[in-house]
Amino acid sequence: MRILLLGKDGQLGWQLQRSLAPHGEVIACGRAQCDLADLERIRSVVRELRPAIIVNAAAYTAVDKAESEPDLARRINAVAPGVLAEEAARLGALLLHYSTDYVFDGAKAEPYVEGDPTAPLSVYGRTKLEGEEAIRAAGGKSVIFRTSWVFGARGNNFVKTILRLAREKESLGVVDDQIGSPTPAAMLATVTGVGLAMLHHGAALEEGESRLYHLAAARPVSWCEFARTIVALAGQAPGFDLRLKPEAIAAIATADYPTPARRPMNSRLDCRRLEKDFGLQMPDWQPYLERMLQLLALKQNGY
Ligand SMILES: NC(=O)C1=CN([C@@H]2O[C@H](COP(=O)(O)OP(=O)(O)OC[C@H]3O[C@@H](n4cnc5c(N)ncnc54)[C@H](OP(=O)(O)O)[C@@H]3O)[C@@H](O)[C@H]2O)C=CC1
Ligand SMILES: Cc1cn([C@H]2C[C@H](O)[C@@H](COP(=O)(O)OP(=O)(O)O[C@H]3O[C@@H](C)C(=O)[C@@H](O)[C@H]3O)O2)c(=O)[nH]c1=O
Ligand SMILES: [Mg+2]
Repeated sequence: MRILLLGKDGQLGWQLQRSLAPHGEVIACGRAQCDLADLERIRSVVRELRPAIIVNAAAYTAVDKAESEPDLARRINAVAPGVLAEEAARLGALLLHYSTDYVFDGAKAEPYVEGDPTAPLSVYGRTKLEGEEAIRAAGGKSVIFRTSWVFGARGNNFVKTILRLAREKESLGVVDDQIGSPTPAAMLATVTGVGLAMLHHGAALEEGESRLYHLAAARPVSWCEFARTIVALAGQAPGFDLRLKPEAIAAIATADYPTPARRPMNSRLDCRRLEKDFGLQMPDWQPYLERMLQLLALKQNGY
């Protein structure tokens, strides 16, 4: 079975290269092999390779920058996934795609379920939502996983930002009123692999069926709690040389940390649909964070 992976060099794409391998012949493309801004290129890559499965891990993920580059963000996050979905439908291939908690406005008091109304606050969130809609409109078989707050050793993310700031500064303010689940890229990739096996065997999709699943780690926290955990764990590990102590991270309000893009206050995703269909239980993110820090420490020490 041939699997076309797009976005191979991102946080998730990197992990998918590993987790998809047991499921077939993986052809992994980065920007150099397939620029998603080039719609004709997307069509020709898919038509040439004729994959049974397309996994799209590429996206425009710079949330604040997207506010000043809406056309590019839309092309990558909305138009390109639509083209991929059209090509997948032509081939009868299954498309796996990822979306975000930022499709919601965060006003709900409870975790979001898949059927909840969307209302993105940012260009990034809006274009990701348009991507979901374009995929459904193409009429082929697809699975969209909405996830949140992705981190991993490979690529850029909040953990890396906090570690950098913790080396440079003695105090830091981090928002304490936005809550969500940090989600390890490795866990997302593993669940994708399990999902692929499930869909291929027991729970196959009907012709033209599109499924939506919320997929995030267990135990939501605020960005501030997340930052304090990162600094506490890295502070105990050898080799990080942090100036910042976890107690010196101040809990601040969103209003006191102005950014170009608005973000949801509640990013919690209810993952029960996925847990039931795939027979899984979402794990805590912290052991993955510990493993990531071990890996970074080894790298820093030259291993
Ligand atoms: N990061 C997060 O916190 C979250 C991510 N998601 C979603 O999960 C998915 C994976 O995200 P993640 O791995 O974190 O993202 P990353 O930003 O780590 O990776 C995205 C990848 O897409 C590539 N890309 C960007 N533009 C293009 C283009 N024009 N053509 C080809 N490739 C391109 C990037 O390439 P390059 O390195 O060259 O720019 C990069 O390798 C995305 O759909 C994202 O929206 C959902 C929730 C949270
Ligand atoms: C670095 C920093 C951030 N913050 C705040 C800003 C913001 O509200 C929050 C998170 O910051 P970031 O900009 O790193 O996170 P952000 O880029 O918004 O992360 C999002 O990325 C996209 C791709 C997604 O899909 C989302 O699920 C989510 O992971 O922390 C502070 O309060 N203090 C700080 O020192
Ligand atoms: Mg960011």
